[in-house]
Amino acid sequence: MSMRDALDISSYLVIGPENTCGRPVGDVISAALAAGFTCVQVRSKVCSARELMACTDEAARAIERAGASEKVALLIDDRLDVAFAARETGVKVDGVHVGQSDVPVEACRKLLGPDAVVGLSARADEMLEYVKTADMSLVDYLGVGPLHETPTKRDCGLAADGTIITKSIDDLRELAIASPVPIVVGGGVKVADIPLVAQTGVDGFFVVSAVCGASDPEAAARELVCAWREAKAS
Ligand SMILES: Cc1ncc(COP(=O)(O)OP(=O)(O)O)c(N)n1
Ligand SMILES: Cc1ncsc1CCOP(=O)(O)O
Ligand SMILES: [Mg+2]
Repeated sequence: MSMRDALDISSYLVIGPENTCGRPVGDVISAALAAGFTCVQVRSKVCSARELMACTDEAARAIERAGASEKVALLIDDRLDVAFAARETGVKVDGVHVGQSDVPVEACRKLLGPDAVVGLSARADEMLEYVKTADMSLVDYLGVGPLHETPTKRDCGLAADGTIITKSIDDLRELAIASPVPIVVGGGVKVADIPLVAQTGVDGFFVVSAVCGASDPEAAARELVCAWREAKAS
């Protein structure tokens, strides 16, 4: 089974060296995987291409050590070139996550192949219209947010008038019904948000700070995963 078929975005870690309070990216990923996280995205706005390749290698090794290389997808944010180059050096990269100003999904699919995972995000204020009208045939999931304004991505939900448009629980419910592909929700997500988010029908949550910024990343990750599982089981 390809990673695309096995994709589980229910508990999704987004991580870069600038988020981990000086701790190795691989250690924080290991902690998240031990707690049950199901997907990892390497995202850095400060790394060079070579640094991002090294970080991706570190992430892949952590996933391999956890025995999760066939279950947990490893994606790279924005950088199709880095995903391709990392693969060329033998690193198991499963795909990319791109936004509306990044390389188009068509190019990602063409370069990485039919088994690659391609995630996409769209402008917060246009998301509902987007899921109803855009061609999603090459996309594996949609990243939606922010649930709350977040310092990790200050432009997320930024409207033309400078205000931040956040997603309400009702917005998420509407998106989950309208979307032809799975939806993962992020942006300021904390454990207290999980029960309501899970009940909207979306497929998962993604976090940076709630795990990468925690004093005990494994305990924080476990709380998030347990809250998601409990909410889905109820
Ligand atoms: C899972 C997930 N969802 C959304 C995003 C945001 O992607 P993008 O809009 O390209 O913004 P940047 O992350 O590049 O700042 C994401 N990375 N992951
Ligand atoms: C990558 C991304 N895309 C939308 S919000 C966000 C960052 C979420 O980070 P945090 O969980 O720290 O609020
Ligand atoms: Mg991007």
